[in-house]
Amino acid sequence: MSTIVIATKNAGKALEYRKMLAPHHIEVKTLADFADHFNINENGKSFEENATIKAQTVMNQLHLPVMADDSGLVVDALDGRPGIHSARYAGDHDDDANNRKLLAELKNVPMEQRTAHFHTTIVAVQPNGPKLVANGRVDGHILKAPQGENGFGYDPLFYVDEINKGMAELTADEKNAISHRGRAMREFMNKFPDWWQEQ
Ligand SMILES: O=c1nc[nH]c2c1ncn2[C@H]1C[C@H](O)[C@@H](COP(=O)(O)OP(=O)(O)OP(=O)(O)O)O1
Ligand SMILES: [Mg+2]
Repeated sequence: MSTIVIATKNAGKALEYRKMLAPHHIEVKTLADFADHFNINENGKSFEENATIKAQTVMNQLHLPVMADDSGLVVDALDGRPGIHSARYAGDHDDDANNRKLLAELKNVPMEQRTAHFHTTIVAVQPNGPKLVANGRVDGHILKAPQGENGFGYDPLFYVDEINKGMAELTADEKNAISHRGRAMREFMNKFPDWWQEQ
């Protein structure tokens, strides 16, 4: 069985990846499974640069195949913000503060102008092989008040256009079926067998 390390400190993401990778017989480890301290400096200018920084930093330390995910919320009325800065938009990984700031910034913006999408770039690297890149997005609108209890991050404020439901109203399987991360993951899995052979 292949083992891959997911370079994430986000428990919500880790859970979604574990669920998606389980049927593929790939063992998943995350940073929490190692005693090491990982000093990851997410100072890239794009989702791909940041995902590469995360994956590369951890691979250099562990010498194992590593995948990482950089993701965020891109809001059209805010010229694409918070984008790659989504985790530190208001507070540092403070989901409630981030969601409050989003509502405040969109206070007078009518529903038809509240279009947005979630984006994920997955990057996987291995000690002696090429880099694998996969992307996914899901389109929607920013709600005027939180809706639903599931998921994490900005999910309570995101309305998924194609299924007419709030992201936080979905079960884990329903979210993975339509989400930015689920879509990136399916592209990743299509490329995975060839990439794994090349190590
Ligand atoms: O499905 C999602 N549903 C809701 N919100 C989401 C989602 N996916 C990303 N997000 C938000 C959370 C965080 O504010 C930012 C990701 O930032 P990002 O740096 O990629 O992740 P992170 O710092 O939480 O964990 P890590 O870098 O260790 O993987 O976008
Ligand atoms: Mg991060």
